Amino acid sequence: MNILLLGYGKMGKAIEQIALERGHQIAARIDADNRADLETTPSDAVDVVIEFSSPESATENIKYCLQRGWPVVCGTTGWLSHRTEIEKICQEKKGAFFYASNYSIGVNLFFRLNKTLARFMRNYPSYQVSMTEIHHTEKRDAPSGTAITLAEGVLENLPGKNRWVNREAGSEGSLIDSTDAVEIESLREGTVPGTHTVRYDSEVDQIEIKHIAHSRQGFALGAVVAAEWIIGREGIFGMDDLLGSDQL
Ligand SMILES: NC(=O)C1=CN([C@@H]2O[C@H](COP(=O)(O)OP(=O)(O)OC[C@H]3O[C@@H](n4cnc5c(N)ncnc54)[C@H](OP(=O)(O)O)[C@@H]3O)[C@@H](O)[C@H]2O)C=CC1
Ligand SMILES: O=C(O)C1=N[C@H](C(=O)O)C[C@H](O)C1
Repeated sequence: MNILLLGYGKMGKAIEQIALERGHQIAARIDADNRADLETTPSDAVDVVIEFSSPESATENIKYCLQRGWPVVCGTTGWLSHRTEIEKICQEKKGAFFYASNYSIGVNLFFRLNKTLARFMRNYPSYQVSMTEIHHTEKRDAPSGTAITLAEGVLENLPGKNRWVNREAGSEGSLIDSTDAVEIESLREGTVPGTHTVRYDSEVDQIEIKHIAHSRQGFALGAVVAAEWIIGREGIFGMDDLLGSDQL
């Protein structure tokens, strides 16, 4: 298939490598400095767009591609306040849109484990849930999209938790002023690809689950597989559609 890479940074390059290994072609590599080339890219030269750009640019990029009739696989985080708008355009255009805050199989297993653990902890109110995400220092958004998905998994499954709050690196103490919040601590360190921890603390002990990405390979492979999968489909999709709930 012919893939248009929209955003050609760390992820765009990792995706290119895996796409080529799997026998695909790159129709165009679009970055901030050649964004105008999108306009001159022929519609039929592109089978699918893989969008990993920035929180500020993703919404306009996705809109543009859906208007052109291109299926879009998006991994950019930090733009989801515009999600309803994007879904409306996708429906109007009878297009195809795939979003995941994290494309790695391991993290999607971890999402499932997180929900199960939250359900299990319903009966143990002496434990206070919190999360930490660690990423490289170039990351622009906080908390990470993955941490938000994890927090949503807890909110859906642990009665009494109604919202999440973020504590960015450098801020002191806890932000939690009531027990209805899940605190997410965001740390930025070196070149860390992505580490997520969910913990339940009591007076006497701690239960912790952790996912550590060793590289960007898992994210990139998942995005290419999603791009292969979305071709010929119409609608709005996520990792559960791709993996099938039984396979997780
Ligand atoms: N869902 C998932 O599994 C994963 C999601 N991500 C997310 O993907 C996004 C990208 O991550 P990453 O590759 O590490 O970031 P990088 O900063 O390395 O790359 C982003 C690229 O997008 C380019 N860009 C900026 N504005 C535009 C625009 N208007 N049109 C096209 N390209 C543009 C940047 O260009 P320039 O440098 O010139 O500004 C840059 O090359 C982030 O939101 C990150 O959180 C990351 C890993 C996994
Ligand atoms: O910016 C990153 O690097 C990553 N972003 C995603 C997120 O915000 O969750 C996924 C992964 O953790 C890497």
